Amino acid sequence: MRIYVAKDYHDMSRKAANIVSAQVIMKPNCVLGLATGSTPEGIYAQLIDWYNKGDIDFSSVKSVNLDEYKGLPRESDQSYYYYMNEHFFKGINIRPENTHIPNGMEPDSEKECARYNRVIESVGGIDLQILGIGANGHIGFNEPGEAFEKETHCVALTESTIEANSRFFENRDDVPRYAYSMGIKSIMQAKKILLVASGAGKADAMYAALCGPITPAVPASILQLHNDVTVVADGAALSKIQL
Ligand SMILES: N[C@@H]1[C@@H](O)[C@H](O)[C@@H](COP(=O)(O)O)O[C@@H]1O
Repeated sequence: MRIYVAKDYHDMSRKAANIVSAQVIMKPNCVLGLATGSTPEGIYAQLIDWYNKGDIDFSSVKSVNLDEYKGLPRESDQSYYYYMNEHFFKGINIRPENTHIPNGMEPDSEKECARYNRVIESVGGIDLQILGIGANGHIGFNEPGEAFEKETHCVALTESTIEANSRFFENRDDVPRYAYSMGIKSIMQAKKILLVASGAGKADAMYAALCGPITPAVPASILQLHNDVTVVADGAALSKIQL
């Protein structure tokens, strides 16, 4: 595991965007595993900037997203479908048919999870997976639990995640209670993983994930078993870790 300490959020975003950019340059038809949340917004903004300068081409790139709220229509400004278009896809030349996100409006969880598993398989696996981390150690929407969920599954969001994500919604009651999430096995099968984190609010989660026991109680701790993880985080997020 390589850990890069960034000066601040902007520096973290640039360093992480450089890693994504290198992946796309070295393998123009790569599969990117994409994440949402506020942390990767700066990475996407930087990549759009480099795309506009002609430095990077996404025309052959494919993407699979980690997760989506269940029950939110695509047009909702809180759906991850909306987020990805707003923060990334509309600013670059990725082909819409090459982008994949779980369908939050499919009420039949079994059907949607099976479909998304087939999508992940059909793109041929993930070359580089971008991950944020929840304050409770979740990755994607793999919430702390008693076992690692292997494949795409429907998750009952924990109270702490509902609380953390309520900042994006008008009312706490508007936060969906369920989500579809890529499973731990699919994430762990990515060839490379790029974990990004910023701010003191992530310090405990980062310590538990990178230095604590490997346990489904801290889903991100499984990353200790992956052989190609790069962490880019600011000093505040890494403050509990002795480097
Ligand atoms: N499902 C997402 C995660 O993929 C994300 O990593 C996490 C942290 O979000 P943020 O970067 O906004 O702190 O929250 C959400 O619940």
